Amino acid sequence: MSTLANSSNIFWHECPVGKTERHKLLNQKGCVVWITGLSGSGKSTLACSLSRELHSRGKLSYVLDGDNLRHGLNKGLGFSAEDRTENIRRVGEVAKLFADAGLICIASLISPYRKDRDACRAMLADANFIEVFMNMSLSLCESRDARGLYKLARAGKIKGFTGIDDPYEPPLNCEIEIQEKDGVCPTPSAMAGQVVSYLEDKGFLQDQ
Ligand SMILES: Nc1ncnc2c1ncn2[C@@H]1O[C@H](COP(=O)(O)OS(=O)(=O)O)[C@@H](OP(=O)(O)O)[C@H]1O
Ligand SMILES: Nc1ncnc2c1ncn2[C@@H]1O[C@H](COP(=O)(O)OP(=O)(O)O)[C@@H](O)[C@H]1O
Repeated sequence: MSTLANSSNIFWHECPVGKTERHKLLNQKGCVVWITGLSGSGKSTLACSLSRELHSRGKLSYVLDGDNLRHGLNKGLGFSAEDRTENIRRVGEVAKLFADAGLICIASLISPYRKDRDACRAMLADANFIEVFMNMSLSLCESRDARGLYKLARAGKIKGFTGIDDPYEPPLNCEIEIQEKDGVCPTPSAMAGQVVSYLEDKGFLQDQ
């Protein structure tokens, strides 16, 4: 057995079935829809609503949800800056594979650091990474507090909670921004509609 470290003596194998052929088969173009925002901003809600809408249009998508992946692929990672970076990196790599397979991959993670999201963007052709910013106020997210985590964070029982005592860096140049209007959030189906319109305009849902 070789004792060579990591990446020595490994070679890339090209498969004869290419991405273009997969796109033709599926009648869509693979991409990554990366949803970022505070806990409670509606990332999972948008991811599910978008996946449902795409399904009803005969388009194949798959949701990679931060919370869910922490039960398996990312089990054991915590919420330090280093662990979050590794969490995002792994999901970025998996999302890239799904997009290459031809799926519309919907990744839904807080992903609080700009550099980590940009690193995922850099894994793909730029146009195939669609960053969606859930631009909801902390007060709205905290008022939702679906799992009671904000309450625990405010009480100091969870340390390093994003938005409370850990940073969130909003995107500077995202493709899509979902916003409250006069303190009211768009409905899940309106949020999904905004993303579907973008995908349609950019040709991801067209027959290939
Ligand atoms: N310290 C701390 N900060 C933020 N969030 C926390 C924390 N501890 C647990 N949780 C729960 O973990 C969910 C976020 O996981 P992610 O993988 O999306 O986080 S990250 O992208 O690595 O920052 C997040 O889920 P969502 O509410 O769906 O965002 C929380 O339920
Ligand atoms: N557009 C929306 N309109 C009304 N309620 C919403 C909307 N988006 C999310 N919610 C509610 O807010 C809570 C948090 O949403 P969730 O999707 O779990 O957020 P995140 O994944 O960002 O933590 C849930 O109870 C959800 O039903």
